[in-house]
Amino acid sequence: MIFLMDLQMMLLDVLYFILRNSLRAVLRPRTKPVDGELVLITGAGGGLGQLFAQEFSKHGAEVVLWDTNTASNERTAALVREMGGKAHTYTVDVTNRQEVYRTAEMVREDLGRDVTILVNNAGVVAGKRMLDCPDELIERTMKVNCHALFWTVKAFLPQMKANNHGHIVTVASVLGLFSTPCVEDYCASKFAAVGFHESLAHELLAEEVDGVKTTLVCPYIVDTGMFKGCKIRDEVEMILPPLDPQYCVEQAMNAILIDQPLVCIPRLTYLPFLSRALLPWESNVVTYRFMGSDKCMYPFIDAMTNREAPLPITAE
Ligand SMILES: NC(=O)C1=CN([C@@H]2O[C@H](COP(=O)(O)OP(=O)(O)OC[C@H]3O[C@@H](n4cnc5c(N)ncnc54)[C@H](OP(=O)(O)O)[C@@H]3O)[C@@H](O)[C@H]2O)C=CC1
Ligand SMILES: CC1=C(/C=C/C(C)=C/C=C/C(C)=C/C=O)C(C)(C)CCC1
Repeated sequence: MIFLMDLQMMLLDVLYFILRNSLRAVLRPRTKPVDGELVLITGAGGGLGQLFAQEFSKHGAEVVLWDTNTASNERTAALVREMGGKAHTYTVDVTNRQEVYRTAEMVREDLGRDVTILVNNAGVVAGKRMLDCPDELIERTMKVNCHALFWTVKAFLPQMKANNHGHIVTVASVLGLFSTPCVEDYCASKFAAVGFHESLAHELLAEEVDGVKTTLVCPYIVDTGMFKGCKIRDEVEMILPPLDPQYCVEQAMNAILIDQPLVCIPRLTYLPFLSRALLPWESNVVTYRFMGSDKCMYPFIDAMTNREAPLPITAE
């Protein structure tokens, strides 16, 4: 009897959330205020990180900027300060867990308060065919895009849980939901990031920590230069062009401010995500071939190969 009542309740809840989320796609739900929040952004010197810092600052939040690249991190801080915002910079390699824990403690001491929103945005890609790629570059992608999520969340989640207030944002990728050829390191790390994020979100819900929210951000190609050269078939690219970084961050911010658990940007990319799950493997293969995504990374890899200096490899 109890089982049947639970089943009925669960089915009603399922219907309720389908309806609510369909309505949300049309009507704009109320956004939460983030003024006064302390937002930590990793990879804050990069294309999306810099825009996240500016957007959060526009909404009245104080930002803590982490990046390995001191110069670009300082540029982001200068932009935030020019807008009248408050920014604090730290040079941190997020793959180094001792450095992450140490700097997290330093942030707490320097600012005298806890980080309330964590945006895990730092990311890298090897940009080489797997068989030509030095093992260290593959490891680096896994460490930055996946392992670092554990270290930063372990550093900041305990206070969020203790205060029952916070938000964990993971900037993954559509390549964490479906894949393209020739970026095995990146896809593996982003699929792992999606798995990490979802498991964490379920854990918080199972423990009824309802004040700590989670948002998984999965963008398609963004024009920041990270995937410069990546190209699908012209006719398809007309309906699915690379995203403007500002548009991408605005969409991600909308999702964060309404506590949306997952956002794919643009919405059209929910389709390949669904087709991967629903269609036979071979059907997806012919679709990819038709749309030019089977070879979309070739020009990107050629461009990366022609770049002069290899990216630095950090050892822990
Ligand atoms: N651009 C795209 O097409 C897409 C990007 N994404 C994801 O969005 C996020 C941001 O990407 P985007 O802004 O384009 O990339 P960028 O390369 O412009 O920015 C990434 C930033 O992260 C920093 N970083 C790299 N490694 C570390 C590290 N170990 N510790 C701290 N900081 C580090 C980089 O520093 P440095 O300058 O020294 O390398 C850089 O400033 C990434 O997670 C990416 O995977 C998702 C979908 C599409
Ligand atoms: C696979 C696939 C596509 C191409 C996707 C591409 C090219 C994604 C690139 C994403 C990047 C570079 C993300 C970075 O994080 C289409 C044409 C959408 C539809 C068919 C399936």
